[in-house]
Amino acid sequence: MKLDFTNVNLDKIDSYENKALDAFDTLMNKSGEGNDFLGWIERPVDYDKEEFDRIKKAAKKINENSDVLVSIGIGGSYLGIKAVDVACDSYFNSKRKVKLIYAGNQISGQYLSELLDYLKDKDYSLNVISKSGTTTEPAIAFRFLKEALEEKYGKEEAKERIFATTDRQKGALKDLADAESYETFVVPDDIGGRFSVISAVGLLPLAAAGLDIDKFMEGFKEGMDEYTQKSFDNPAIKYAAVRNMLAEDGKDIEVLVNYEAKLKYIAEWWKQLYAESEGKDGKGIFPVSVNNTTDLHSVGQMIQEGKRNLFETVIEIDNQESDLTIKEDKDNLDGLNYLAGKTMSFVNKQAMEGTTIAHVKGNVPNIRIIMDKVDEKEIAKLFYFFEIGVGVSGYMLGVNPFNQPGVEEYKAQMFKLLGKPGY
Ligand SMILES: O=P(O)(O)OC[C@H]1O[C@](O)(CO)[C@@H](O)[C@@H]1O
Repeated sequence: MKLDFTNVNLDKIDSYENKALDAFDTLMNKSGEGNDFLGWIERPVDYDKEEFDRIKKAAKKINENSDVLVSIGIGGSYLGIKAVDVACDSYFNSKRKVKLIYAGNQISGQYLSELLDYLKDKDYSLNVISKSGTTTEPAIAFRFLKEALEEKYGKEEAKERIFATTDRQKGALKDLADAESYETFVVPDDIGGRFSVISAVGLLPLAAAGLDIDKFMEGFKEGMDEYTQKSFDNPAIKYAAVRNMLAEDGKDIEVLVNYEAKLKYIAEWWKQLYAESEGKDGKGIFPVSVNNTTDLHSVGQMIQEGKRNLFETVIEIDNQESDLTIKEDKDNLDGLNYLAGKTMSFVNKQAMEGTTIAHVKGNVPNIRIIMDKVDEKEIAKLFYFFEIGVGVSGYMLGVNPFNQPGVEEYKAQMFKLLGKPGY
């Protein structure tokens, strides 16, 4: 993976070097706020191998008895899974035996009732994922799905089809799982939700869907080898420094851009990572995302000519799994013969280059992240890059990047309205 900058004025970047390297030290020496949530740093080499094997066995069992695995969770207990799932699947011709379907990531009664209907004639299992075990959205979804599963298979077989990923020892979900003797997997104490895709949170559903979790772990390991080097040439540190420099210059919205639709949920994962890590104490760069070229025909206007308070980070993919070459047409009524012999990925690349030139003309600084290809390994590496990046960036900003106290406020107000005891 490479990092590139266009129209980022790097004249002042040297003055951010020491601050970035100090923030990196704070992260790696575990001397900053939130240092009890840094288990993800060494996780690529320091993980429970026995649990890893158990994950593979559970995935095999799900493959033997299910066509669908309903992955129930929200935030960090949802987005990383969905990101890798979508990015690594075929758009139309999925070869997977087990389809991942998500629930508990919102509170739509229509969604859940339609899902319950859909599942009636499917063989399925449930993976309920909640670090706290008390999050309302997955708890409600699980209550309905558990009941439906028990009705379909009987209480005893249902127990064999429910997998709970939660805290090692406490919380409502842990208590329920113990009471019902579900197989449980652990969200480690020292890994926050938005960093947890490397744990059983991500590994079990991804393995069940047939993704290669060994390759996924290898990618994290490669990320660890590369992005934990103390050097201003370390792209993760450089990225953190450039973002902070741009933010201090009034560019406090970062737009993550992709040109491949299957990366959409990578951006959703990234948004949680950066928003929950940095958005506090009245600070932070607001993370948004666009999927191009689709969104060039909607918010492209705003990026080109709206308020000049944003910068872009573009994910470029060098190699595609499949492609098409545009053919000569004898009538050429659509006027596209000038593209004959060109591949669609070439056209897409020119769209990306042209957009960069246009946006740079419009004074939108442009960071480019160049990935070789999209697979389990490369995505894990990208995740690790962004995780180190956010740790360094958050400490540079002067916040604790590893808590999310603000999320409680909506919950408290909602509980009050719902009449939850104690609110
Ligand atoms: O896994 P849990 O505890 O249900 O939490 C889900 C998500 O909710 C939050 O705590 C707040 O949104 C996130 O940090 C977390 O990823």
